[in-house]
Amino acid sequence: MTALRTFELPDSVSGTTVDRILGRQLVRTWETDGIFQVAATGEQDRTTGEALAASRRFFARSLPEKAKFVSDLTYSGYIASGEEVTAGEADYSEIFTVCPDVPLADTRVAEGWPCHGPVPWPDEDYRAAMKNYLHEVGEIGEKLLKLVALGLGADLDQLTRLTRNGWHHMRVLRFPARSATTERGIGAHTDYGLLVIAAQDDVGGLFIRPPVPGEPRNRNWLPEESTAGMYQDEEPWHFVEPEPRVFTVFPGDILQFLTGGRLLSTPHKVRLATRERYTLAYFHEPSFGATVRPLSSEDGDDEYIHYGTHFTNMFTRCYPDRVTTQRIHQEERLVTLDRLRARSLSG
Ligand SMILES: O=C(O)CCC(=O)C(=O)O
Ligand SMILES: [Fe+2]
Repeated sequence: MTALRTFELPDSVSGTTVDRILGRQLVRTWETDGIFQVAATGEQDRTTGEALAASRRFFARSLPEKAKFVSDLTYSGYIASGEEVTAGEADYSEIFTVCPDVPLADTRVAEGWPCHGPVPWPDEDYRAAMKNYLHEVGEIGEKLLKLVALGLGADLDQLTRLTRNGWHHMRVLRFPARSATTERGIGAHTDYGLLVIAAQDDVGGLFIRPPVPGEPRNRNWLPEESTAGMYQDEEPWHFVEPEPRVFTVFPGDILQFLTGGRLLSTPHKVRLATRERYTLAYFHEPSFGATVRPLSSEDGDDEYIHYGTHFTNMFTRCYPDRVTTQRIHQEERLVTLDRLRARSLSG
């Protein structure tokens, strides 16, 4: 792979021949490169700039001040550098996670659904900048899912019917400059959902692993097949050169599962640079209660992923000591999750 391919998205996707051709190109590019870029519109570029600026202002605050923005109901909020662990090793990214902002009065919060609660926003400006950004990338996500469905030979809405009320979330990241002791930003991993749509500043540090013919890949949704740390120090890794006015897009675990491994969840890792780095990693996801089955599944196949269970498993694994994880265990919220899953399977 040399330079990444960049695609322009149409204003709307309705299943025309042109849409189908574009969808096939997107799928083929993922099959060979594991990633492509989408050109940002003027509005998307402006919104990205505002979200990155709000992020810089927030991360510039003192550590004790930032550390207040944590919740024991939701994984939304602040994660200090060194707090997150990938494959047993600390990551040096500093993060503000934005999960769906579910008000306390919502029945799902009252019923103790794991991971549900209000985002502990640092302030109104930050909230507005992130909500605007989430709206823009959310629209890109929906268009891409329709195009990819067409590209895979499925119906236009076969993927987007999973994302009604999608559990979309985002990691707003800052990476410190590298030090004499470490270059580790984030260890090799895959992300959990359908699409990873990311924007980065001009510093650089992201590497992705393209598909390698014949190379075994784990199924990250299975407890015994974590992708964390896999192939960390083995080539090939492709440096994602920062480019202005683009989003980078690759598949997450759920798309690998849905396509029976035709599309692979793209492994990636971050190396610290000589300067600090700011990025926005957005995850376009099924709804929390969705039961996902392979596109080719036939009656009688019982393979499925309950997305809310997958999300909760991944976050409790990533943050074993966080107050959110402690509360899930103390209040036996996994039992509530079992009930939800059973209900979703019988319904
Ligand atoms: O900073 C980046 O470019 C990627 C971050 C990432 O992989 C993540 O937050 O999951
Ligand atoms: Fe990631």
